[in-house]
Amino acid sequence: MATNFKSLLPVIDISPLVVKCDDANMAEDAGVAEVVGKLDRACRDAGFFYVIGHGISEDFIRKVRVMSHQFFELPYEEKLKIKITPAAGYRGYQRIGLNLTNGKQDMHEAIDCYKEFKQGKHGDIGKVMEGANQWPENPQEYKELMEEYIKLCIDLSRNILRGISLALGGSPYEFEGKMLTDPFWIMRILGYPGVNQENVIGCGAHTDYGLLSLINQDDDKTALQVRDLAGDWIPVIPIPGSFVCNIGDMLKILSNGVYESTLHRVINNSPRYRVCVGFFYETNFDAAVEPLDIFKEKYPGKGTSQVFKRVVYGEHLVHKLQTTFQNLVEHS
Ligand SMILES: N=C(N)NCCCC[C@H](N)C(=O)O
Ligand SMILES: O=C(O)CCC(=O)C(=O)O
Ligand SMILES: [Fe+2]
Repeated sequence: MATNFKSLLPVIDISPLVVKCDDANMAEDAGVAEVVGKLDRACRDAGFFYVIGHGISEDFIRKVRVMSHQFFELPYEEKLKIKITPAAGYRGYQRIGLNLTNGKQDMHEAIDCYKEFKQGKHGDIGKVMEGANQWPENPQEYKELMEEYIKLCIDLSRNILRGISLALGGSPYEFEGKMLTDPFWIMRILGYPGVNQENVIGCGAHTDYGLLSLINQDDDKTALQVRDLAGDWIPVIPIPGSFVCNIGDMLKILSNGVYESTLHRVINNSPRYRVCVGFFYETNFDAAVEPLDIFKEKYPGKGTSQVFKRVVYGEHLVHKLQTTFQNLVEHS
């Protein structure tokens, strides 16, 4: 469980890691070593941190949110043209309240996207996720922009994970070449209406499912909250140009529980509409995830207090989807 990290989450300038990301000897660089130390602290204490110096331009990150605002401003009927359905592999637009977290309706609307894959590729488990991402005609160029964004997020996630692999005491590549030969990804384009009441839950308390999440949030309202050990909810105040980065369930397991997938939730108490684009970097869909031997040896203590069953990532995801979209399944 996350320790008490109090008020502000760590801010990590990862530029040395970005510069050296393709150098197998990156760990020998003093700048990289410093970043790795900070990643280790942040992943143990909070499971959440801000990333700056990541190399993606602030203008581009902002444009992704601006265009997403434009989509959500369209009339409801227009948005419904790309409606989410089980037949579309749970891809597309979902109205406010469709998404359930802990059995309760969330006050957000969203476009959900997943990495596309060929029919049959992931057998019976993957069947329900087969389908093509649905993009609106408006705003024009949105699809193109977001596909470019996905590419940049994939590269950035891989590079941060190299740093995290070092931070856990391994080589930069403990995850690559095994469960990351064909990494899955998720993108959620989220819109939270402005409210005039206090404490309307935009997204209920949850952990993320995969390895690493990159959150691109509006920088003029604070809504994301992270739970600390004491049970207090810590607001994640936006830092323009940064990503908020957090650990998912699969990385918690792989690290033998050394790193935490921390509970978080969203409450938009602002009267203004909030947009957030979440990118989730995951293992291979079929990966059977369990603590890596190297980390079990390095951190045996953790393993005895927490025993991790092997989890197939795709099964974990599909199970989450089916509880999240219970209404969709029942009414289809
Ligand atoms: N892909 C990710 N991480 N999505 C997180 C969504 C969390 C809310 C969802 N209704 C749930 O209950 O899990
Ligand atoms: O809106 C946010 O800031 C975070 C959303 C989130 O936690 C998620 O989609 O998993
Ligand atoms: Fe989340």
